[in-house]
Amino acid sequence: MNPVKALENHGQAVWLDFLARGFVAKGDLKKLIDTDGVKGVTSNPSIFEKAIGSSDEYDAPIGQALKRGDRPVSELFEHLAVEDIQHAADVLRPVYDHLGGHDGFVSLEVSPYLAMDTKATIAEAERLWKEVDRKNLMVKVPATTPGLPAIQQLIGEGISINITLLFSQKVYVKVAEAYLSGLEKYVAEGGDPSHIASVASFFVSRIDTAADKLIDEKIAQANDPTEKERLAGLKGKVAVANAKLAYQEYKRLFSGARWDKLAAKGAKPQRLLWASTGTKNKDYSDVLYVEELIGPNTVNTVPPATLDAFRDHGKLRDSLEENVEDARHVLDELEKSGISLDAITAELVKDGVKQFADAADKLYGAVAHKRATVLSAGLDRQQMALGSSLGKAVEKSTEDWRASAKIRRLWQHDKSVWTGDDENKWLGWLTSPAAADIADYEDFAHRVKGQSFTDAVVLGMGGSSLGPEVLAQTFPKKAGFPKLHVLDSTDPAQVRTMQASINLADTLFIVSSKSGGTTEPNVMKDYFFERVSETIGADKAGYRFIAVTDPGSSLQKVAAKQDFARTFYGDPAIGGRYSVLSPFGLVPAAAAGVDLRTLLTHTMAMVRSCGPDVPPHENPGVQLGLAMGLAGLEGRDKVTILSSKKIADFGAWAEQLIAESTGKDGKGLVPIDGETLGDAASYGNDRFFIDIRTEGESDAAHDGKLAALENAGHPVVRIVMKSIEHIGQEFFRFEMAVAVAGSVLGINPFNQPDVEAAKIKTRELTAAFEKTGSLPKEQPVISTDAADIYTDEKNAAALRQAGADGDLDSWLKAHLARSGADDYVALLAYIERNATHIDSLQHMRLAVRDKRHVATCAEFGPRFLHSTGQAYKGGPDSGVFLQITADDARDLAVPGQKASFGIIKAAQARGDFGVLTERNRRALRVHLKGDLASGLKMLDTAIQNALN
Ligand SMILES: O=P(O)(O)OC[C@H]1O[C@](O)(CO)[C@@H](O)[C@@H]1O
Ligand SMILES: O=C[C@H](O)[C@H](O)COP(=O)(O)O
Repeated sequence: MNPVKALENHGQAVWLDFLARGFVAKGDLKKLIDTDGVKGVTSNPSIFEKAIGSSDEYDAPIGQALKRGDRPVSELFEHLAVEDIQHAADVLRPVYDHLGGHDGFVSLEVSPYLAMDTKATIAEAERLWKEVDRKNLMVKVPATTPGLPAIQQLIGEGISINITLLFSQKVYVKVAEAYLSGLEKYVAEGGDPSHIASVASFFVSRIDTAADKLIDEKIAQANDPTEKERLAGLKGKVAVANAKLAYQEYKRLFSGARWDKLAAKGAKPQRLLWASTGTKNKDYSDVLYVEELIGPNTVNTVPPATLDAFRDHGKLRDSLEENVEDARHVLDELEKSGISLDAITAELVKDGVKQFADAADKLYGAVAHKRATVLSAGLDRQQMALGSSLGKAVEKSTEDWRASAKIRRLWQHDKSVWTGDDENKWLGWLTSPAAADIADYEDFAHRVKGQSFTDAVVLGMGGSSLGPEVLAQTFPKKAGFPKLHVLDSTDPAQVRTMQASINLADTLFIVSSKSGGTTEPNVMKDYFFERVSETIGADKAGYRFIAVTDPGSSLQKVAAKQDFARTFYGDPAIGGRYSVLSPFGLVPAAAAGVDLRTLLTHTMAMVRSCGPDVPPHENPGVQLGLAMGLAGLEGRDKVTILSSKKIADFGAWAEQLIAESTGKDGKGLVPIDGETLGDAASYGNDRFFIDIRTEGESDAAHDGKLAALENAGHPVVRIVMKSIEHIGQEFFRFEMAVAVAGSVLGINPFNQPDVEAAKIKTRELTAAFEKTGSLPKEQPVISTDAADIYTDEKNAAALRQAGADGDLDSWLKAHLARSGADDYVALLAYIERNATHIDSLQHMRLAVRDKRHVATCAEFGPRFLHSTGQAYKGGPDSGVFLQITADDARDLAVPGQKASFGIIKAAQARGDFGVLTERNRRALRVHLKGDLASGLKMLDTAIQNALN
């Protein structure tokens, strides 16, 4: 008789420790059932990893599953696994029926990631039990300390459990106890236990592998040949001895009054199952762990190779109860040799959890890769050319992140991923796209459309304005919906320009502020509320306003008082710069008629790609973040963003995210936005380039330069968006990347400690103005007809020493000459942000870049205060700042207060400058007098002179 089949004559069931889709589908499992009498199947994460990761037989099923809808990688895997397990269970069902439910089981393991979490293990086991929905299923739960109560609970719920990762006799007793108490509870509640089955998977070969290693070490240390021989005699014996003694415990535990009571109700004993019975040491018989453990009421689950070997040359005998005393002796001898079996088994549990988690990482990586391939038409592409040193660093960190489960911990809100400060309180952005109430936004959009507004204006700063601005600039105006504008300035001219470009009677104002306490949105609201009141009547003005704010803010109260048409609430667990995929970005988008259902559907694909179940090497957000963070640590801290025409404004949003999140504690990344691409010679070795465009946009000259940069050894990341509707994917990718980069840099990416300092100074200045009617006097270092120059004493002394004297050119020359390798020069202009002024600043900055080979920033105040301002003050001390202020041709009053827009802007510039100099930054302020256009021209000439 076939030796495998003959095992049943000894009361032992053979199960197969293997599963794969084709194997079941092609009838191979059925064959083994018929010819070998196989009575069950076990799976584990390594088995699925081999099946799915190393073959293409799951490609088509993955494709089919995704056709029915994208889903997280873990769900995708589970879908495949559940199908496989159901197929196997169906093939085994006749065995189960034939044996009256005593055998014919198939086992599916809960995620190894949950091995230390009782609650999560219970929840997952319950879910799998329901999903597989087969009587002959066993859910595998590990015999870890947190696993034990889960086992008891699940048995008590009538779920059949296979206890895995069981190595020690002592733990086995606890496992049996959990089973018995679970059954007792089930029976006490009136349940019929006859349908509950359980096996305790006692691992065998891994014990020998671990014990033999320690025995070999002892042999090497021993001098006495008889001692060496005694030790050698223990090799390959410990695992079987341990298993034999466990069986003796089984006999004790499943007999006697307690058990008889349960048995009388129809309960089945929890059989011992010999697991890990494939021989690992080639010196041992390939059927060792089958031949030595044959006995009644047991199971042996064997890998295919062991099954074949036993069929070929296995010898049968009732071995399990043979020489039990010898088994005890082997373990005594081991203990006497100074080797603790308890220590070995404790280590094996830990190691077993890790091995299965490693396998799951590989498995999820493989599934993630296949998912991304199937979805490639809908997922933005990211390609990184990092060069060898940064590339290696990223590879190493990728493995560190995987091994320490950081992406899962990040999603679990574990603040130790960062500095352990309060990062856990700021992670609402992870789930905000999924939580968006699309129907409500659609209803809102419908109402906006119904009111035939011509314009919609967002009044907000930083996170409350930059996301909406990207949307306003990226999406063309939608017929029937208002044109979306954003106002984020206190510059009087800019406020006037906005007023002139809209139709006050038909404009919807979206007042956006998370805190509600930010000066700019409040004064902008006061101004336009008054204008609208004048235009359509004070009683109706409120209906033209909506608020977007966090619950409980002062803006919420004002909105209620002034009868705003609606207030949308933000999530206080999301910081401003992370809020674009929450009401702060989505309300303006809805108002402008952007198809949010499509936008969010596309976004969710990236959210899933960056999910907790996508290991770091397949996770685009983690990859970008590691590259950015590690580049920063290597001194390539100028993240240079090159956005194509169609998404030209994206960099303005990314700037705030990167700068405000990372630039603090003297560390961080400095975003460089809007610099047109130059030749490789224009750049120092402090750059990290990110090129972002939509598919189909190409510019040969730009691409040539980019390739040259890559060839010159600069890291270049290329992101190709599928379409503008995929912008949400980039918002999320960058949010994740910056969170990851923050971890690498060792900072809290969710606070902005240095912005507050400038706000305080500004408040002091405006308070003084409200009291006295003027801002405190200040003394320029020089004054010419065209400009006054200001700085603090320290900067002035240094610049004078470097040759600054009586004219602007000399001050500029001395100041710009202070920028050296790895520095950046930032032009901070408190003037209207319009195309002409953007062009003038661009002209100046590019001249500085090309002459001094430094990175440059061209920013407008007060807008940048809520964006890059944090990094300028709190980030690395590599900035050389040229603040540009000017006389306002015409000021503009703010209703209800003395300080006008012009005064507020002046106070903001001075507050900002004060903090820069307080922090010992290299800063100079040029105040242009008279006509601004001529002033800027003059400054441009002075800068060109200074550079020559
Ligand atoms: O939405 P709020 O509270 O008005 O804040 C606007 C911006 O100001 C900042 O707090 C910086 O001052 C940013 O982080 C934020 O996006
Ligand atoms: O239930 C089965 C176990 O997961 C399996 O037998 C472990 O075997 P291994 O030690 O060969 O990995």
